[in-house]
Amino acid sequence: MSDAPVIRSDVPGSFPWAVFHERHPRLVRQVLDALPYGPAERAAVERLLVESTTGVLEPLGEDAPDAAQWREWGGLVWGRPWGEAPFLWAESYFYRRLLDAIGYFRPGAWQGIDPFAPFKNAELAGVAVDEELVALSELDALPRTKRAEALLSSALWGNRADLGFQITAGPGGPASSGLLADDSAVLWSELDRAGDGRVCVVADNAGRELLPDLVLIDHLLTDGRAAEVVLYVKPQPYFVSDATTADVLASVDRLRTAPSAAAQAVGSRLWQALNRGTLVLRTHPFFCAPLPYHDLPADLRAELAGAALTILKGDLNYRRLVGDRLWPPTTPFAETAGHFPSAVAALRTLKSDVIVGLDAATVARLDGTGTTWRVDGRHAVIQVCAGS
Ligand SMILES: O=P(O)(O)OC[C@H]1O[C@](O)(CO)[C@@H](O)[C@@H]1O
Repeated sequence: MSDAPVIRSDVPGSFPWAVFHERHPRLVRQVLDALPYGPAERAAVERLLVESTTGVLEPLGEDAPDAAQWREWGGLVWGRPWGEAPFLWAESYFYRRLLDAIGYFRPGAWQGIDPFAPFKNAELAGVAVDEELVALSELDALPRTKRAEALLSSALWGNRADLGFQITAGPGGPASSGLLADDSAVLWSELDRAGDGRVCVVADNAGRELLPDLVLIDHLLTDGRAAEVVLYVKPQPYFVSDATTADVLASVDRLRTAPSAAAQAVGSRLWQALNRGTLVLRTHPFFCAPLPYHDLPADLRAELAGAALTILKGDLNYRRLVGDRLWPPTTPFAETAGHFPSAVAALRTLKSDVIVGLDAATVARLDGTGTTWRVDGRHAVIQVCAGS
């Protein structure tokens, strides 16, 4: 086990502290403004905000379907201040409790209603999406390698379009300033080496991230880089804009009805791929678990082990892959990701303190800028741990 410190949210002024004390209060206001929840839901959400900033961790009620599971996942944290739990654990539990507060799992009018749907829907309906989809037609003119690079790049930078991040960074976030690690050549050679195997994609955000992910998936299938793609989504609303099955369906529909023939063609091919089973949608409760991928349950581990390559999208998946710790940033990526059951590629823009696999000169340069480069979304990595 590593002795790199586990990140916690109890250091005032730190990024994780700001997530609980600045980002979550804004998020809660937006959720309560977006849907007409009644007094009981509103009061429960306000209580959660107080508990998660100044109180101690209370378990789920016994009537919750996953109460026993969470008790076990919590171990010794119950009754401790939220900030003393690992940041990854506490953030995940915050989203679970938010669903509890708004009645997502309770029989009643709000059961199954995604509290983040108004934000996701608005993003998907936006004109910016139309413009991005129109630009797809330009890709057909590019040579194969350039087209593949462009699709990978838009799936990568699509990760900036995360609604939770935008709550503090503003729409679109700051301008990007580049890749800090680029193993894309290894990614393509892993795919070519595997021939026509199965590629797993663990999705992150819906909307403007999922759309380029789906276009990349279409490319993998149509260009002979994968015989089958399994797209993993969250079983329930999570971290604001994380994609669920409903979000995939909305995105495929957005493509099929887009004002761009190229986008419509992608949408139709994806629909047919779903029909034929060359594109498979799957989920698992572990995708909303507060644990790192080191602790994958046996069934999901076995499923992923059959992949030629697994592509993990986004910041949270990165934290779960390498471990949510303050690693020395020059720690080799393979040292932290080698436990994964298949070859694995992380496509991630940096939105939290965790980072590995950088060279010392890059770290010194970034630290010398005096900016919040680890969390401001301006930088990205494509890191690959190849199969043996
Ligand atoms: O959508 P992504 O890329 O997983 O990012 C979500 C990130 O947002 C945060 O909740 C706050 O930045 C991080 O803790 C988390 O890793």
